[in-house]
Amino acid sequence: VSLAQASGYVQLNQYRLLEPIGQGSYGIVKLAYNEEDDTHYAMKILSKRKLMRRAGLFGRTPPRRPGPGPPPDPLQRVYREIAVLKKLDHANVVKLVEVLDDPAEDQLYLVFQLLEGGPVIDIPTDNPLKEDLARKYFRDTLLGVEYLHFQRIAHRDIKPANLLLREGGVQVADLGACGELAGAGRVSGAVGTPAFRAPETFAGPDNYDGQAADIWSLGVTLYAMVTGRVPWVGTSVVELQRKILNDPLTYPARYQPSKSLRHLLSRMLDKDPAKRATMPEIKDDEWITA
Ligand SMILES: COc1ccc(C(=O)/C=C\Nc2cc(OC)c(C(=O)O)cc2Cl)cc1
Repeated sequence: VSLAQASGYVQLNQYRLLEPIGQGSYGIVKLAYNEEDDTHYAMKILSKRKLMRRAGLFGRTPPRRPGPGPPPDPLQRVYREIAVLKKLDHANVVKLVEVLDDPAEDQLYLVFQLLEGGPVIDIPTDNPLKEDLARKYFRDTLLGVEYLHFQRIAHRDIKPANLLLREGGVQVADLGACGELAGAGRVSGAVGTPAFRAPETFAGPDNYDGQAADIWSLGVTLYAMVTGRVPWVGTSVVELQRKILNDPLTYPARYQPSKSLRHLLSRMLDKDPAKRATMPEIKDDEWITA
């Protein structure tokens, strides 16, 4: 890795790092130009030290809770994410191209195929998607998530920011929070973005059905696509949690979805995971097949 060149850009092997295009709790994603194939990529940059700090002081991992669940050490989780990503191959799941991991460096670089269209929608917005476009994007998303579930993986952080557009199609990104669906599809741990998390992930028992929780997040994501906002908001995670657990689903007067879409959303956002719509039911739904 050569340090910043005279003109101030960073060159990483054959990749020239350009402007940032994504930012999150995970770190930063920069546009990268590969001189060898004259192609742009998305370079996700992670700091091992920062990941270890999130594991507690200097990599002291938090005491392991009993039961199935991801290794607590976020650094191990990144390596697990990489191992998972390498075995995945689906039109609606992001493609990991290569990993640049110099043991002597703090930075870890994940090179992805560039999804030039960016996120399907940036919320909150007063300019949400029309139902026909939301249907197209949501169908792609369902295929990607169904593929992950078939591979015994729960995504656990489904939200619009992780649904990226490439040539008009959607690819599901960010398996940083994913969990292997151990026996009976159970996963544990409070991961994901609060506004998109299912009630049962807050209320315990500690392990819950990872697929049902993904269906809930898909419901919140579809709601966000057509209304431009999330169903429940809070000034604190505790208040948000309480609303998700107790408050009924309501719609902004201005963006009242169609009757068939409201029916689908109520089935995906059923607070009882046992009653919630399953992937096969959603794929057969009237609004989805319209
Ligand atoms: C035109 O505007 C834009 C074009 C592309 C982007 C973009 O790509 C953003 C994030 N990208 C990613 C994030 C990921 O995790 C958080 C992962 C992963 O870990 O799977 C992979 C990718 Cl690619 C943004 C704006």
